[in-house]
Amino acid sequence: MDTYITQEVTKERALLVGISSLPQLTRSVAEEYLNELELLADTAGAEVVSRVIQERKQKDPAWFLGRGKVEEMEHLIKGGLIDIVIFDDDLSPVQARNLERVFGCKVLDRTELILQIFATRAQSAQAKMQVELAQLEYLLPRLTRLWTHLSKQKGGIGTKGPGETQIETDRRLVRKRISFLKKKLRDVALQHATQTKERGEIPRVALVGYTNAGKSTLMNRLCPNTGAYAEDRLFATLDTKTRRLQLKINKVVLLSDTVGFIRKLPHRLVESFRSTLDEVLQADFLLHVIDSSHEGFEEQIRIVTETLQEIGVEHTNIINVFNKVDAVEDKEALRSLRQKYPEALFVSAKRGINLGVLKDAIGDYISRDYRLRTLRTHISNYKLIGYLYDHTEVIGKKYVDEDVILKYRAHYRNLKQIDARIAAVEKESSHVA
Ligand SMILES: Nc1nc2c(ncn2[C@@H]2O[C@H](COP(=O)(O)OP(=O)(O)OP(=O)(O)O)[C@@H](O)[C@H]2O)c(=O)[nH]1
Ligand SMILES: [Mg+2]
Repeated sequence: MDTYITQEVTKERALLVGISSLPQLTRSVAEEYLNELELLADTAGAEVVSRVIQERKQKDPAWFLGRGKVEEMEHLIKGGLIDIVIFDDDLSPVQARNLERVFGCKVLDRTELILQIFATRAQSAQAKMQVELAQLEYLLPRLTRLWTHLSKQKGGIGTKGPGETQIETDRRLVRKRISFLKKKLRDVALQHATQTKERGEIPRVALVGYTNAGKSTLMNRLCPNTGAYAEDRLFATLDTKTRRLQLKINKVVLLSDTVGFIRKLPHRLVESFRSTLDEVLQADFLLHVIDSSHEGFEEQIRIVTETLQEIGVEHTNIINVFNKVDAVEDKEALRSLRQKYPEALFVSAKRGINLGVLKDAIGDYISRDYRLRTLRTHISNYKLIGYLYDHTEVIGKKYVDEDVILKYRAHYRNLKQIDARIAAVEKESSHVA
């Protein structure tokens, strides 16, 4: 009985808030989004006790919701039932500050919640730095809001008043830390690039997909002894794990498990996880793992595709793997799915269904003479870009911020040499920078 009570007390009670806006964002879609937000809240350790969905065409610049709704919620919160309010959409710094003041409790938006989950789940030094960077960049424009809390607590003790000067100092410190982390992460990425290049000719395959699709389970099945962490939670995996996968005698690939994607994955987070996701860019091809038992799987496919585009990966070298077929009850739906995606594979990682077929498909892919690769580099890295144009067949080019992403084709026999040259040029240019 006692333990029961303790648990009740320690879990924060959360109220979830979403908006529906016709015609596209129907109430049932908004409900589905809140289901996912509830999973996120649960992963973060909160207990969802209530939900609010308001129909609204426009977001109020000061309150996000309508003033009447805010007052209604205020009563609910002040009734003592709610410790934290979580919005499915991003709040502006002003909206968050206003709502916190009225509600008198913590107010988070989806981005903050995801950042918090990442922060508690990060294991490696690299993942920790990546999350901290994303958090600080999120925090920077919101420092005033944080400061309101601090000044209340401190009650004006000390010589420096809680005015603009203190905020300026904080901003400077945060900026300094941001550039420190960026530099550190660049160093790690470089080291990592050199290491992966040394793996030479072995083809690389990366598992990508929506969070909870079953990537780690598949990895564990294909490469026993991996010990990849699989769980019915969102973002179980944050660090890339790479293992050798023996297909047949003389046929080996390196298989990597990666962080899952989600709807509205904060852009900053994608950016700062770039070095982890490098594994995805470096891969010869990708296995896109899809949870075919999830009702929103089509949207999940779209979101993964968009996120991949954001980090610079194109479609052509992707094999769709529909997982969890054991959990699909509607066999007719499964049949039409096979028709719609004739190239895709249908497996169950958990029950070990069709994994032989999957391995054969990987084998077929790597037997092709040419490999598709992607490389991301700074636009000023002329030497590297020129090298790729001279020695490989560049078939795609895209600009993202100050980087260029080149997609190229090369004979597999030349890959070792190309990789070594890329590593050497990258090393040279980083010394200059
Ligand atoms: N029924 C069924 N469940 C599966 C299958 N594959 C994985 N699962 C379950 O789905 C849940 C998520 O699996 P994970 O392997 O952690 O998923 P993930 O894609 O690595 O998730 P993240 O690391 O969070 O991105 C776990 O509870 C698995 O047991 C499958 O083929 N069938
Ligand atoms: Mg995982």
